[in-house]
Amino acid sequence: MEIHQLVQQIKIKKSFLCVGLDTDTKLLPKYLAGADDPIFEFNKAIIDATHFVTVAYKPNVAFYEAQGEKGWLALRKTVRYIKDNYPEIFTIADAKRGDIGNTADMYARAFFDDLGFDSVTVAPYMGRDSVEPFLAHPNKQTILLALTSNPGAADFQLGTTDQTALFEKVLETSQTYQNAHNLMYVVGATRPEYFQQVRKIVPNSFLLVPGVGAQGGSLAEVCKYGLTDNIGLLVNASRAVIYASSEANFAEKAGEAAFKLQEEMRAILNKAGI
Ligand SMILES: O=C(O)c1cc(=O)[nH]c(=O)n1[C@@H]1O[C@H](COP(=O)(O)O)[C@@H](O)[C@H]1O
Repeated sequence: MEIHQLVQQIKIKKSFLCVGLDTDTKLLPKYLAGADDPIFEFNKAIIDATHFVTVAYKPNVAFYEAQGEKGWLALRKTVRYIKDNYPEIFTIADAKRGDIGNTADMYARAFFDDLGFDSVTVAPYMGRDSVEPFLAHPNKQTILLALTSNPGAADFQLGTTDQTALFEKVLETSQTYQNAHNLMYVVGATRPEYFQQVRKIVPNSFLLVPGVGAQGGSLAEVCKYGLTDNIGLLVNASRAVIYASSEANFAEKAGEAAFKLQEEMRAILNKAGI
C-alpha cells in the first residue's frame, strides 16, 4: 500500500487509529475455547466490530509465535481476512526484527511476500545493511524503532554522544539509507515531550505511536507536536480496545472503545483543519 492511500483512509474515516491484535489465548472469552481456531475467531470478531473507525491493524507476532504452528496459521488467516474484506486497511507485522543483510532479506520476504503485510517493525541496532533489505520492497513500509514506550528505553535510546541522543541518531542516520522514503518510525506515546525533537529531524515521516490506553499515553499530548499537514501519525491501542470486555459482548465493547478513540481523533483533525 502507498502512503497516499493510507492518508486518504485517515481523511475518510477521520481516524488515525491502529488496533493492536495482541491476542492472548489466556484472555479470550470462554465461549471461544471450543472453536477450531479461537485466535482467528477472536480477531475476526474484533476486526468486524472496529474496521469502520480503524485505518491499521497491528498483530504483534509474539502472541502468535507463542502458540506454535496454530498461532502462525491464525496470523496468516488474520492478515488474509483483512486483505480480502477490508483491503483499504494498512497492516503491520509487529515483529521487531533485525539481523545481517542476507537474514534481513529473509525476514522481509517472510512478512511482505509470504504473509502479505504492508509493513513490519524493525530494530535499528545492527544498522544500514540490516534495514536496507526491508526498504528494497516497493510499496512496503519499514517501521524502525526510534524512541520506544517502555521504561527501558532510557537505558540506551535517551543516552547521548556528542549531545545527540541515540534515538536522534537513529532518525538522522536512517534517513540516509537507500529507499529511506519507505521508512516510518516508532515513537512511544509515553514520551510526548520528545515529539518536538523527533519532528525537527523527520518533519514528514509517519510515526507509529504505541502506548495510548494501557500504558497511559495521552493522545492530545502526542498530537500537539506529532501531527503534520499530512497527519503523519498512526496511534496504536491494543489491550484498551481488544480486551474492553471479557464477556460474550467483547466485540461490541471493542467497537465502542475504538469509536471513543476515533471521536477524540476526529476532534483533533477537525481542529487542525484536516
Ligand atoms: O512496536 C511497537 O508496536 C511497540 C513499540 C513500543 O515502543 N511500545 C509498544 O508498546 N509497542 C507495541 O505496541 C503494543 C502496545 O500494546 P498496549 O499497551 O496493550 O496498547 C504492543 O504490541 C507492544 O509490543
